[in-house]
Amino acid sequence: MTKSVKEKPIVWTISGSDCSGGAGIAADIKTGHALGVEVCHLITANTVQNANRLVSINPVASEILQQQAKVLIDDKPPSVIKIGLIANLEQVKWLSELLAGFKAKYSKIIVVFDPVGQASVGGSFSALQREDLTLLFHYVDVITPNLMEAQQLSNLSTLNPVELATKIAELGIASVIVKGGHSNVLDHDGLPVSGDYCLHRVEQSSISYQLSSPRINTSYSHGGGCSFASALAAFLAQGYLLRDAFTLTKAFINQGLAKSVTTSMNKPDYYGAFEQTYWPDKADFFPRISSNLAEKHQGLPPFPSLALTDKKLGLYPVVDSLYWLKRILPLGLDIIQLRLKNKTDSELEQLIIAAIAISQPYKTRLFINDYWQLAIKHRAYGVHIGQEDLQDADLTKIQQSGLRLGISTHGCYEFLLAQQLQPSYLAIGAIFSTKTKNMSGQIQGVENLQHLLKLASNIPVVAIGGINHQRAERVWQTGVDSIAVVTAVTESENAEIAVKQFQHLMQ
Ligand SMILES: Cc1ncc(COP(=O)(O)OP(=O)(O)O)c(N)n1
Ligand SMILES: Cc1nc(C(=O)O)sc1CCOP(=O)(O)O
Ligand SMILES: [Mg+2]
Repeated sequence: MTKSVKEKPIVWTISGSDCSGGAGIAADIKTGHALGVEVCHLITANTVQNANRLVSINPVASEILQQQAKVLIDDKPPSVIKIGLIANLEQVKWLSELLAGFKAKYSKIIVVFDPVGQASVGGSFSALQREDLTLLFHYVDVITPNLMEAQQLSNLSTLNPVELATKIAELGIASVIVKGGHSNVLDHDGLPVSGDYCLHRVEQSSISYQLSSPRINTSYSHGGGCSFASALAAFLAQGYLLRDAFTLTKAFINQGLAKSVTTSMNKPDYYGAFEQTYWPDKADFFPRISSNLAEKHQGLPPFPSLALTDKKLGLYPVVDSLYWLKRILPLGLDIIQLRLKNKTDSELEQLIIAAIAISQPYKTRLFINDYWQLAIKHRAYGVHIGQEDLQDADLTKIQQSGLRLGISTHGCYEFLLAQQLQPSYLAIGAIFSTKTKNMSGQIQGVENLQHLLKLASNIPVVAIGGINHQRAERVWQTGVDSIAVVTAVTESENAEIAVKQFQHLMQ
C-alpha cells in the first residue's frame, strides 16, 4: 500500500540550490523521496556551478525564507529540519530566531545541520566562520561535518574523529557525526576503510557509535555529504533512534556509492552526482560496528548452534516460575525460557537447579535469562542475555562452557553488533508495544522486522514483544524462525490451548 502524503513524515530542508542537480536541495529531495519522506525546501542561495567549478552563490533574501517558513509551519509542520548551506550572517540570524521559536513551541522537532563549507570542486560556499554560527548551534541537535569541516569547527588539526567530535560537542551540540569518507585509514589487510564516528550526549553522559566499511572508490560522489545529512534526517523523521538512523544512513551512502561505480568507470575523470537509490536492504552495504564489545570478542568462535535440522524453532514461551515450566514442558516445544525477576540470590540458584532438572526428560531446549554464571555452573542448555548485561557478561567463559547464547536486540545497530558475536540465536523486539516490559522508543513494527531479517546471516531469529494470536500470523509470514511470548501464554484462558494454536500456526 502506498503511503498518503499525510502519513509521510515531513522534512524541511533549508539549503542551497545546485543548478547541476547533484548536491544541495536536489540531493535532499531525491534522498527524502527515496526513503519515504515528504520534503519541503527553503532555498538559501541560488548557486551557479557545474561538475568542475563553483561560479557564484547568490543568497536569497531572509524575508522570502521567513514568508516560506510562515506559510508552511501550520500546513506542513516538520518532524526534522535539515540545514545545509547558509549564505550569510543575515541568514544565520533569521534561522536562529526561527529555530528558537519552533523549539519553544514544538519541542519534538529535530534539527540536523550539515555545515557546508568547501565545494568539492574547489571554492568556498560561504565566508562564515565558526564564531558566526555560535547562535545557531544552540538549536542544532545533530551536526554532520566531514573531516575538513570538523577541523574548522573544532580549530584542531588532528584527523582523529574522537578528538574532533569531543571538541565540537563543546559548542553545545548534543550529537556530532564526523564523516570519515576522506580519511586515509586502512583495515587489518591494508585496504582503505571509510569510518564514521558519532558522539551522542544524553543528559550528563555520552555514548559513541563507530561504523566502518570498505572504501568505495568512485568519482561520482557529488552531493554525497548533503545526501548523508538528508538520509539521517529522513530516518530520524521516521522515528529511528540516532544509532539506527546513523547505521541506515551509512548503508544508504554505501549503496549509492556502489551504484555509481559502474557509471564512474565509463567516465573516470568526470565528477558526477551521487546516486540516491532506495531503502538500504542489502547486508553487504551495512557497516561493521566497531565497539569495545566487538573488539574484545574478535576471534571468538561462533556459539554452538541450536542444531535445528531443517525445521524452524517455532513457539518460544518465556515463563517466570517452575509452575509454568512444569505445565508447558509436556507440550512438545523445541525451546522455552526461564525469566526470573526480583528473586534473592539463594532463591535464584535453587530455582535454576530445579528448572534444569525438570527439563531434563524433555527434548525442549531450556534457556536461562540473565543469570549466565548460574547457567554455566549448573550446565543449562543455553543463556539469554539482554543489551544491558552484554557489556559485563563474560562471553568467552560462556563460549568455553559450551552453552548456547541468545541475545536481545532492538534495531539495526544492536542487531548488527550482536550478529558479529555469532550467537546461537538473535532476538528482535519489541515488535509491538507490550505491558510486560517498558520498551518505549524501541518498538520495531512488522515492517522494520522485515528490514532486519534481510540483514540476518544464517543465525536463527526470534521475534518478541506484544505478540498475540491475532498478530502472530503477520509476524510469522516475515519468515522469522521463532516467536517468543510471555502473556499470550501465561495470561491466556487456557495455556495448553494457547500453545496448540500457536504451534498450529507455525507448523
Ligand atoms: C527471546 C527473548 N528475547 C528478548 C528477551 C529480553 O531479554 P532482556 O533484554 O535481557 O530483558 P529481560 O527479559 O531480562 O527483561 C528475552 N528475555 N527473551
Ligand atoms: C521480555 C521482553 N523483551 C522484549 C524485547 O524486546 O527485548 S519484549 C519483552 C516482553 C514480551 O512479553 P509479551 O509477550 O507479554 O509482550
Ligand atoms: Mg535480561
